Amino acid sequence: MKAGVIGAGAWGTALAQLLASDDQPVALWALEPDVVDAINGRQENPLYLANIPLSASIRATGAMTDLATCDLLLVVSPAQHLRSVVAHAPAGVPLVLCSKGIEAGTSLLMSEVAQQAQPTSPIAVLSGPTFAHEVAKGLPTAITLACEDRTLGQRLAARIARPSFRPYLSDDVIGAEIGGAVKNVLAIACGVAEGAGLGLNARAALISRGFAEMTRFGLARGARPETLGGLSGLGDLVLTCSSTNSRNFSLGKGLGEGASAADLLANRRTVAEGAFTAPVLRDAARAAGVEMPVVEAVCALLADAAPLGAVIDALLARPLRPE
Ligand SMILES: NC(=O)c1ccc[n+]([C@@H]2O[C@H](COP(=O)([O-])OP(=O)(O)OC[C@H]3O[C@@H](n4cnc5c(N)ncnc54)[C@H](O)[C@@H]3O)[C@@H](O)[C@H]2O)c1
Ligand SMILES: O=P(O)(O)OC[C@H](O)CO
Repeated sequence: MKAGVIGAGAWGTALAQLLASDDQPVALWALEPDVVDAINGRQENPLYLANIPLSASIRATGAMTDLATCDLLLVVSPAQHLRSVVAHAPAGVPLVLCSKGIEAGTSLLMSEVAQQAQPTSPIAVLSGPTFAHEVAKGLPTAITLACEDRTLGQRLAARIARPSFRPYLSDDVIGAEIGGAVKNVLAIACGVAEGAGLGLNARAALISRGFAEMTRFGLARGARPETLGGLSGLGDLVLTCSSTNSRNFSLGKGLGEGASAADLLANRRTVAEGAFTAPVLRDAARAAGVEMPVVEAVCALLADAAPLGAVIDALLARPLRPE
């Protein structure tokens, strides 16, 4: 029984380390040959998960065919690349999707993209408040594991759980995905508030009103309220909106300090998913008739379409309404 992980960024590497914590073999597919060499030669991934000594039972590879003997595949690429990596994965093996986002051009959630790319592979989603460095260090973490097939979900949960890593089962795949995708955009908004010195009241208001937006959009897409209020929704929203450890929050902080989105996004190695999700989410929400003013504001800032002061004033000047 060998688990495979597709994508050796921070989160894929941390998940490989988690699965290898009992010395089980783990195959880790990496895009960059340098990353393959560093993991196999020195048991480290300085490019994406620095200062974490990795287990010797992780074997990195640049060849997707090396995953053919795996009985479980965790997919951990950036959301916009999930379709292409899943298309090259071995067919028929359960896929646990760990990427957070909505596909540009199609507005599809990751489970919908994966089903198109690998129609014979069973699908689950793993999403929640999980900074990669903390999981790699074995710090306590709880997460949602969503799978429509409850028997498979239980099998996957048992396989992934560790003493400090606790999956909670759900059958609401769409709800788990929407929470993870939307919170990244809201984290940018909270980072803006931090960078612009708007204070902690403003942050709490953004988290709370942002959660209302997440809930409206989620319900319109068939998510269940308890999923949105759980680890993969509210839990991840609170984590990501509270710390510069979040790439999305940090991106927003830069915007709030006055940097342009184009400068902040140029030549990035690591992914801030909210920047890609925001315009797709805005368009999907408009098409569904769902109001998402905080998401709209983030889109305006990401497009460098309006000055920060004007965007904040417009949010505050919205008509008064019942909560
Ligand atoms: N880092 C975290 O703490 C964390 C936690 C939970 C979920 N996630 C999610 O996991 C996903 C991956 O994020 P990460 O933090 O591991 O990445 P990262 O920012 O650490 O690294 C970027 C990744 O993108 C890959 N990449 C770049 N171009 C590519 C291409 N053309 N095709 C395929 N892959 C390409 C790189 O190889 C690398 O693995 C994201 O959707 C993110 O939201 C991250
Ligand atoms: O660094 P971020 O903003 O991509 O957040 C990482 C994880 O999604 C937190 O759960």
